Amino acid sequence: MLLGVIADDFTGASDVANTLARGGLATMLHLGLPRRDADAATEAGVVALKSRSIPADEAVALSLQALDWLKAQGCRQIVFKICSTFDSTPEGNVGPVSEALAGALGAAGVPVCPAFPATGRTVYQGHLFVGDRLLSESGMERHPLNPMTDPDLRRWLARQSREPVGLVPWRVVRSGAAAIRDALQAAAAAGERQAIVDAIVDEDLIALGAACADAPLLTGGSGIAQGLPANFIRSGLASGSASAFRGVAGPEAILAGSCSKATLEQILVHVREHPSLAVDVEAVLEERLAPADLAAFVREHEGQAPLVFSSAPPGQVAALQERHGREAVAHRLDALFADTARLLVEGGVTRLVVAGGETSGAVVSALGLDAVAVGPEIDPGVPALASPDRPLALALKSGNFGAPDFFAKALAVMARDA
Ligand SMILES: Nc1ncnc2c1ncn2[C@@H]1O[C@H](COP(=O)(O)OP(=O)(O)OP(=O)(O)O)[C@@H](O)[C@H]1O
Ligand SMILES: O=C(O)[C@@H](O)C(=O)CO
Repeated sequence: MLLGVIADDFTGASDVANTLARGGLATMLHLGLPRRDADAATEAGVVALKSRSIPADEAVALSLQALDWLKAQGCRQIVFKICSTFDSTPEGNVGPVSEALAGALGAAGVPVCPAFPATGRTVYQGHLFVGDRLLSESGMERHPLNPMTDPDLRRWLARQSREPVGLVPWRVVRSGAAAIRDALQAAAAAGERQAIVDAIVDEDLIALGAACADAPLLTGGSGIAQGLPANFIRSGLASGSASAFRGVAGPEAILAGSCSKATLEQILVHVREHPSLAVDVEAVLEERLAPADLAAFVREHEGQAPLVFSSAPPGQVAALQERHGREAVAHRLDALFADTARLLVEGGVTRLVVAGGETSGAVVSALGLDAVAVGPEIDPGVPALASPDRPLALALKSGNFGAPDFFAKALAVMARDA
C-alpha cells in the first residue's frame, strides 16, 4: 500500500476513495479499524472512522490506531480526510487529530485544505465558501452537531490547535507546485505545524498535490487527494490500473435517513416514478412500525427501485426532536435502517443505496463488512462500492451530494458490467 487515508466519517471516506480510484490507484475502503492486513494489490487504503463528532481525545486515539495500521501496510504518505465544510467545534476534532498525526509522522507545514470545487466548496484568503456564500452564511451555521459560525479557517483551526497555523494564499497557489512547496517549507520553518492552503479550482488542488509528492501528511476534503495518485504513477510505484470492483446485478433497495437539502430533492424526484415508503417516525417510536415492515415493502417492489425514507423537512424534524429528544429519534431511526438493511441483505438484496453519513455508518456496521472495493463514480464524491467476498454493491451518499436523479443512477452504475 502506498497511500493511506484516515477519514472521519463513512460517506467522507467513500468520497475520498472515489477521488483516489478516479486518479488510477487500486483503492480499498476499510469500514472501521481493519482487523487484518490489506490485499497485496491495494495501492491506496482508506480507513473509515466515525470520529468527526466524538470527544477529541477519542478521535485522536482512534486516528493514531488507524495510522499504525496504515504504516504497517507500508504507506509512504497519509491523508487525514475531513469534511469539505470543515465540520468541527472550537474543541476539534480537525486540529487535535491533525496535530497528533503530524507529531507521530514528524511533519510540519502540513497543508490543510477542505476545498472541493466540483461541489462548490472553495477557499480564498483562508475563508471557506459554499457556492457563493461564506461558510457561516451557507446554512452550516445551523448544523446540529458542528455549527460553523466562522468562515475564517485559520482562526477556527487555531482555536482547536496547540501550535500556530499559517496560510498559503491563492497568489502563491496559482504560481504552481514549486511556489507552494517553498511556502509550506517556510511555514514549517516559522514553527507553523499546519497551514491553510487556498484553492478555488481543481488546477489549484492538482498543483498542491504535485507540491506534496514527498509530504508525509495532508489534511483536507477529498479535493486535497486529487493530485496525489499522479505522483505515484509518475514515479512508477503505482500501475495506474483500476481497483478490483465488479458490478453486481440483482434485487435492490434505497434507504434514506438524510434530511439534507440535496437528499430531499432526490427523494422528490424518485417518488414520482418509483414505489416509495415514507416512514412514519411516530409509529417507529411507538413500535407500531418495525424493520420487518420496511423489508416487506422492499420485497413487494423488487425490480422497481423501491425507496424507504425517514427524511423530512427541517420544521418537521425539529418538531419531532422537540417532542422526543434529538438523540432518541436519531438513535431509533439509525437502528431502524441498520436492522432493515440486515434483513434485506439476508433476504437477497444485492444493491443497496444509503443516503446520509450517520445512516450509512449504522447500515454498514450492521452488515459486518470489513472492506469494499471502489468502483466508478456515480456523481461527484460518490462511487459505487462492492464487497470482494460476496455479491453486494453499495453506494453511500453524503447528505448534500448527488444530482436530483441520484438514486436511479446509482442503481444503474452499481450493475454496470455485472
Ligand atoms: N424525520 C426525522 N426526524 C428526525 N431525525 C431524523 C429524521 N430522519 C432521519 N433522522 C436522523 O437524522 C440524522 C441524519 O443524519 P445523516 O448523517 O444520516 O444525514 P446527513 O446529515 O444529511 O448526511 P451527512 O452527514 O452525510 O451530511 C440521522 O441520525 C437520522 O436518523
Ligand atoms: O467532504 C465532504 O463534504 C464529504 O465527503 C463528507 O465528509 C460528508 O460527511
